Amino acid sequence: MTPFARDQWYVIAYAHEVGRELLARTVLGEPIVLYRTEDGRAVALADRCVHRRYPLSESSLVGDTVVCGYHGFTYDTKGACVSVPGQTRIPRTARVAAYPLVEIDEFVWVWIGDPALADETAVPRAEHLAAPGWVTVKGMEPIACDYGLLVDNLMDLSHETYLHGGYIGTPEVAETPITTEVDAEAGVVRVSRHMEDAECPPFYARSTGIEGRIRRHQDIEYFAPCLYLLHSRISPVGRDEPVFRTEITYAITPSAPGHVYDFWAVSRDFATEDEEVTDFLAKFNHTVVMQDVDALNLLQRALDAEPADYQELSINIDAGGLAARRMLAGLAAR
Ligand SMILES: NC(=O)c1ccc[n+]([C@@H]2O[C@H](COP(=O)([O-])OP(=O)(O)OC[C@H]3O[C@@H](n4cnc5c(N)ncnc54)[C@H](O)[C@@H]3O)[C@@H](O)[C@H]2O)c1
Ligand SMILES: O=C(O)c1ccc(O)c(O)c1
Ligand code: FES
Ligand SMILES: [Fe+2]
Repeated sequence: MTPFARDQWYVIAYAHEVGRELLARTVLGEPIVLYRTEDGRAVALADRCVHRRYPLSESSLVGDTVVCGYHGFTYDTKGACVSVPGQTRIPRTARVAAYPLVEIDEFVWVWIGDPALADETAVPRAEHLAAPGWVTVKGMEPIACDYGLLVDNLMDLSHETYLHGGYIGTPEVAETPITTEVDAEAGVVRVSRHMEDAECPPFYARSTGIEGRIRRHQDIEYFAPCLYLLHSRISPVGRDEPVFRTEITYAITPSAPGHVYDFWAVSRDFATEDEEVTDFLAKFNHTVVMQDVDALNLLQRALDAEPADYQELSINIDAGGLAARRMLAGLAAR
């Protein structure tokens, strides 16, 4: 199993998912309940009542407090218990953890680890998700696999040719070598694949309107452990203009051992008023994501049926994934 890296920021939800209904998510094995205060601030508390461990997400939101659905212990936004039934004295230890939280770029990030170490300026950015001039389609799929399998999947896009043929894959993706760069200090792995003359897959033909072959550059930046950006640049072969810029964002959030949240988004700064393109990308990318979800669910079941000491065989295409695994192992060991 890929080890969990604590003392890190993780995406727990999209901003639009957090409102006046209690939302339950589990991150690195920690059950968390999310809600928004009456004045709009997002709050993340441990999702287990201190009394008998009832899930607070099955409780009521009253004003800015959560009233446990079992016996009524009441918690404020800092997780402190402000009322218990049948007595006025509130035990000193009656509190649940409140998670450091940052809401930025339409993502809600929580800090998993020692709250004293949470540095809000260390949250990696995905500005295109909320920047003017960009339009985004997005979603989230839970997958029943080790989160390392999703990291591998995204760091090695050669699988597009085989798993996503007729969608985003073409022969050139698997054929073209990659370059890999590791910035250990910043905690970033970069993988680039620059195709100078490639078939245009339906994902780009139908969104950009290009009819012939394309220059297609894939520049990946993985901000370990959670944020993955694919800067995709497309132009017709033989012309340097226009360059169609698509930013493909994934947040890879380990939920529990063998479970991961796959947050996905596709942002573009062209044809932004064209709702047909927006609908097309939303549906088409969902299909692409489900191809990965099905493959990773299947892969995990295959791995579960094997002895743990299987020696994998790696080749050049795996350089990015292997670098990412080393970085995750380093973060987890710290
Ligand atoms: N590691 C790399 O090789 C690499 C290369 C480019 C960008 N990046 C990263 O991507 C991010 C986005 O950068 P930006 O928005 O400033 O860059 P941008 O939108 O100006 O794109 C620059 C890149 O787009 C590609 N490109 C340029 N003309 C093209 C064309 N006609 N057809 C297809 N592709 C073309 C090239 O790879 C170029 O390096 C940055 O964070 C940067 O660090 C990394
Ligand atoms: O390689 C790409 O262009 C591409 C497009 C859409 C995706 O969802 C993706 O994972 C990759
Ligand atoms: S379990 Fe929550 S009040 Fe008893
Ligand atoms: Fe994929």
